Amino acid sequence: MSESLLALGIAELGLNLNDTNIANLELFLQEMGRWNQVHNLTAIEGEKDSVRLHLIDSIAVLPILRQFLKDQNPKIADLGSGGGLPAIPIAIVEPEWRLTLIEAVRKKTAFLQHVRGKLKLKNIEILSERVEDVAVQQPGQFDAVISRAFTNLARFLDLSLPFLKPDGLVFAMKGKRADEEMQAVCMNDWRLLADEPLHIPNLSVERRLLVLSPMRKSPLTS
Ligand SMILES: C[S@@+](CC[C@H](N)C(=O)[O-])C[C@H]1O[C@@H](n2cnc3c(N)ncnc32)[C@H](O)[C@@H]1O
Repeated sequence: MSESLLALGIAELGLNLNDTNIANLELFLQEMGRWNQVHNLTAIEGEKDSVRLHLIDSIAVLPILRQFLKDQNPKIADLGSGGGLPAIPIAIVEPEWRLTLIEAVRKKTAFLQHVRGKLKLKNIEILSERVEDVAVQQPGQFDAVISRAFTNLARFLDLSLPFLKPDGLVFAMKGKRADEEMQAVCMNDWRLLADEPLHIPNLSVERRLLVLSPMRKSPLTS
């Protein structure tokens, strides 16, 4: 069931995944399901919904990330990773990319460490800390910052800025409230490079990926 759904979603997204990618995505889902029963990692129950909403949602951003990230091995921070979305699926499909997962809740980072070991993911770093604290420790080191269901757009942009290299980008995974949230962003400070609709196979919920770059440099790197 899960395999065919996953294959269906992937085929429609036009991503070229190999057998190892698919096996690891399946394994990640399985582990998430197992831990969810005990620790309530995510709010969404049921295999069908988790395939669609969590995993496919997370890899649907890949074609746009590939288009905008020029570095062969970009360093990307995922703020408020929770159970590893979108960072783990991205790290599985793009083993040359370096993902830093920042999550304050320890039971969630314990799960992420478990997944890292189980899937032998060498390209992820897991920080069990608050985003605000990591920003001070690692300023200006990331090609991109991404998040899913983390916070509102204006706050996400404020929190992302210190992480970015001078030409760094922010990728905000948003739903239908994106327009409302955009109103609260000072567009003197940010340039909207793209606002891409994401088609999630078999799911009618609106999803969008906003790509933004800062007009000013981070106060921590200037
Ligand atoms: C709604 S969950 C989303 C998780 C995941 N990105 C997803 O899409 O399933 C938001 C996560 O952000 C974490 N979080 C919120 N504020 C944070 C902060 N200041 N620093 C680190 N993590 C934070 C929470 O603990 C929670 O796991």
